[in-house]
Amino acid sequence: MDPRSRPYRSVLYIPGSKPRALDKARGLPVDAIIFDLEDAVSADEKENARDTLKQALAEGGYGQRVKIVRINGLDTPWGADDARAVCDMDADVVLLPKVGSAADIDALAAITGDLPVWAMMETPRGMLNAAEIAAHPLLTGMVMGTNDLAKELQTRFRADRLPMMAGLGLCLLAAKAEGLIIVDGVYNAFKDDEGLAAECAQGRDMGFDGKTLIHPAQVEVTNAAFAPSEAEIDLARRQITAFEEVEASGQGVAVVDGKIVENLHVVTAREILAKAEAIEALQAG
Ligand SMILES: CC(C)(COP(=O)(O)OP(=O)(O)OC[C@H]1O[C@@H](n2cnc3c(N)ncnc32)[C@H](O)[C@@H]1OP(=O)(O)O)[C@@H](O)C(=O)NCCC(=O)NCCSC(=O)C[C@H](O)C(=O)O
Ligand SMILES: [Mg+2]
Repeated sequence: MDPRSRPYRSVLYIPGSKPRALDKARGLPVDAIIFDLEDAVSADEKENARDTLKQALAEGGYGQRVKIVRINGLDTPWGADDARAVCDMDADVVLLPKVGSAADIDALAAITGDLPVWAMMETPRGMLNAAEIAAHPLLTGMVMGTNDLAKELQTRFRADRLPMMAGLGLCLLAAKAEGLIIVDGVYNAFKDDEGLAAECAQGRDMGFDGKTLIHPAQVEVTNAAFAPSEAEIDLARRQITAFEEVEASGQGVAVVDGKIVENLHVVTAREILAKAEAIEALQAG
C-alpha cells in the first residue's frame, strides 16, 4: 500500500518519560505521534522512559494515530537497548536519529528486523546521502531535524529558512523519488501561531506531507495548513469535470479559470480530493 494514502499533517513529539503528556496525546487530533526516547529525554531518565513508554503503548488508546518510536542513536549507550525494546512495543515505525547513510538503517534492521523505519534527516552527511537512504527497502518516511541541521550548518535561524533550503530540497527530492512520506521540522516558538502558520505554509508549498510539532497548541494550525482548502477542493472538482468534457469530445486540453488543464493536472486534482476524503475518514473515525 502507498504509505502516502493516509494523512500525516501533524506529527507530535511526546517525551517518552512524561506520563501526563503520553496520556494527553490520546485525545489530541494528530495524525501521528513520535514517542521520543532521544532528545526530549534526559540522560538520567533514559532507562525509565523505555518502561514508561512501553506501558503507555500497551495500555493503548491512541486510535488511528500512527505510532512512531524515536530511539537514541546506535552509537550512544542507549541505542541498541532502545531498538531491542521497540520490538516488544506496540509501535508501527521505528525512527532512527541522525541517519548518515543506508548502512545505518542496515545496522538498525539487524536488531528490529522488518519493522518499518523512518529516518531523521538532520546532518550534512545525511543530506548528501539522502538518495541512498531513501532507497533503503525498509524506509517508509523521512523527518527533517531542523534544529540539529541548524547546529551542524552553524546557521542563524531565519524566518525564510534560506540557509536550510539546500538540505530540505535534497531530502524532498529523495523522498519523492521513492514515494516516501516526508515531514518538515519543528517550529520551536510554540506560542507563536502566526510564525508557525507561515512556516507551515512554506513547508506545504514545498511539498512536505506535514510538520513535526512539540506542543499540543500547534496542532490546529498545522492540521489546517496541510489539509486541502475548500477553494482547492472546489477547483479540483471543476478541473476534473472540465477535462472529462473536453476528453469526451476528443481533445486533450481544457481551460478553467483562464488556465490550462491537461491530464497531469487531473492527476493532481484527484490526489487533492483523495487527501480530503482520507482526512474526513480519519476525523470520522
Ligand atoms: C515544550 C514543553 C517542555 C512545554 O511543556 P509544558 O510546560 O508541560 O507545557 P504546558 O504546560 O503548556 O502543557 C499543557 C498540557 O499539554 C501537555 N503537553 C505538553 N507538551 C506535550 C506534548 N509534546 N505532547 C503531549 N502533551 C503535551 C502537558 O502535559 C499539559 O497537559 P495537562 O497538564 O494534562 O493539561 C513540552 O511541550 C515538551 O516537552 N515538548 C516536547 C519537546 C520535544 O519533544 N523535544 C524533542 C523533539 S524536537 C527535536 O528534537 C527535533 C529534531 O530532532 C531536530 O533536531 O530538530
Ligand atoms: Mg535532532
